Amino acid sequence: MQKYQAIREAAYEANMQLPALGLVLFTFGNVSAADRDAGVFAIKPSGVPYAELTPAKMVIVDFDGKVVDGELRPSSDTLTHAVLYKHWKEIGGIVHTHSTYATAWAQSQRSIPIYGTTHADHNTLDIPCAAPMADELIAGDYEYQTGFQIMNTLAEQQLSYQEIEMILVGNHAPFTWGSTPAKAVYNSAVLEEIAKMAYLTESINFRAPRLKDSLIKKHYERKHGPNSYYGQ
Ligand SMILES: O=C(CO)[C@@H](O)[C@H](O)COP(=O)(O)O
Repeated sequence: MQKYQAIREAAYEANMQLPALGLVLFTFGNVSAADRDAGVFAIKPSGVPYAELTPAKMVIVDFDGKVVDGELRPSSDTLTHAVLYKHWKEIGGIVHTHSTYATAWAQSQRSIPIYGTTHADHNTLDIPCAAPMADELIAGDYEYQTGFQIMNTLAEQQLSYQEIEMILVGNHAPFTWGSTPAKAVYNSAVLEEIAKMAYLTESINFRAPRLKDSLIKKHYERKHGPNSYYGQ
C-alpha cells in the first residue's frame, strides 16, 4: 500500500466526480482531500486529464504548500488550497472548478442573490463574490493571495467558513469546501445549479424579488439544525 493511501483515494474519487457531474471541461478544475493528523492533503496533479488520473498520481502537499510525496507537479491552485487548510482547521476537502454558470457570476463580479427555495435548501445567504485582486498581488504569488482573498471576503461579510461553504472569486471562478472532499464536490454541484437558476431567473424577470425570509427559514431549517425533519 502507498503512503497516504486513504487521502489519495479520497482525492481521486472526488476529482472523478467533477467530469461525471459536468462541472469541468478538459483539466479546468481540481479537488483536494486533507489528512489533519498527518498535516497534509492530496491534490490533483496539474494539467493531467481526468481519464488519466489514478490515486497514485495524486500529489501530497503540506499546509505550507510544500510537496512531500509524489512524482508529478501539483495543481496550479495548490497554494490556495494550502492557505485555506492552514487557517480553516475543520475542513477536509476543497474543490475549484470553472463550472459555466458559477464562473459567469464570478466574471460579472456579482454575488448570487437568494431567489428561491433550491438556494434556501442549502444556504440562507447570497453566495458571496470576492472582489478582483489588486495588480501588485496578481504579480506576486497569485494563488497564495487567492486563499487570503477568499478568507478576507468572508471576514468582511462577517461570515464563517462553517456558515457558507462556497464562494465566487471575482474575475476567476468558484471555490467550495466541506468536512470531506465528497461534501465539497456536492457543494460545487449545488452552487452550479443555484448559479444557473439565478441567471435564468434574472433573464426572465430582471426585477425578480429576493426570497422571503419566512421561506428561507422554512426551507433551510427543514434540512439543517436541531429541528430538521427532511427525508426518512
Ligand atoms: O484556475 C485555473 C487556471 O485559470 C486552474 O484551476 C486550471 O483550470 C486547472 O489547473 P490545474 O489544476 O490543472 O493546474
